[in-house]
Amino acid sequence: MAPVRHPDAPAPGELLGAHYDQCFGCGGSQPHGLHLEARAAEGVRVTAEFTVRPAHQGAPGLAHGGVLATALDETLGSLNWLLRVIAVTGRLETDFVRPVPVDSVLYLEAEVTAVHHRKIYSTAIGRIGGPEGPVAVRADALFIEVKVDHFIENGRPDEIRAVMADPDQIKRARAFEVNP
Ligand SMILES: CCCCCCCC/C=C\CCCCCCCC(=O)SCCNC(=O)CCNC(=O)[C@H](O)C(C)(C)COP(=O)(O)OP(=O)(O)OC[C@H]1O[C@@H](n2cnc3c(N)ncnc32)[C@H](O)[C@@H]1OP(=O)(O)O
Repeated sequence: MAPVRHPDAPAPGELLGAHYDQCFGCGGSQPHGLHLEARAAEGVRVTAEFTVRPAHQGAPGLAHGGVLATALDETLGSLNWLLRVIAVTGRLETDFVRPVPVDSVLYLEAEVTAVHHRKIYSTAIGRIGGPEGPVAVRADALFIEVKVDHFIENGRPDEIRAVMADPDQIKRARAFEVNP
């Protein structure tokens, strides 16, 4: 089935914000994290930007492929916020098309292409040198819808307690990507 944008999804252009401040992909409290910022776009699409830092190197002066895969995974994961579905990555297939130097900005675009029961199919592309620049990375992903219990049953109790103790109800809800 074609994906359906949730009626309460953030408006196109709106920043989605971090879903969890300790998230390696988007959290503000991870010093070496990607600090990726995703924005809602039209339909079930997002755009995102990630600046490659020296802490993200694999080879001298070049981004590590696993870090680039993380940027793709995070961008693709943020799409589920537009569906208002809690989902985790089941499969992520990545093409590394050209090397990405330190200090470059990776301009990402992602969209959900189909939904089948709990399965959410999506695709992403990352460019360097500008939003219209050459393609550096691509990915196709399958996310699987889960219940909030997935995190409660599998997460470490200390971190779960810390999130639940946060007086900010929106932050608490977003850590589990639950519709507040
Ligand atoms: C205090 C702490 C607070 C923390 C809060 C954090 C909350 C974060 C909130 C939200 C995240 C948003 C973050 C976005 C960015 C990051 C995204 C990530 O990196 S997520 C992490 C990496 N991923 C995993 O850790 C999944 C590990 N895997 C699993 O847990 C299971 O395998 C799971 C849930 C994916 C599926 O297990 P089943 O038992 O529920 O379901 P089955 O029956 O196996 O699969 C359902 C359907 O999906 C297909 N499927 C499953 N895995 C597949 C695969 N790898 N390839 C192809 N198909 C697959 C199956 O064939 C089946 O299909 P058929 O219904 O039969 O048609």
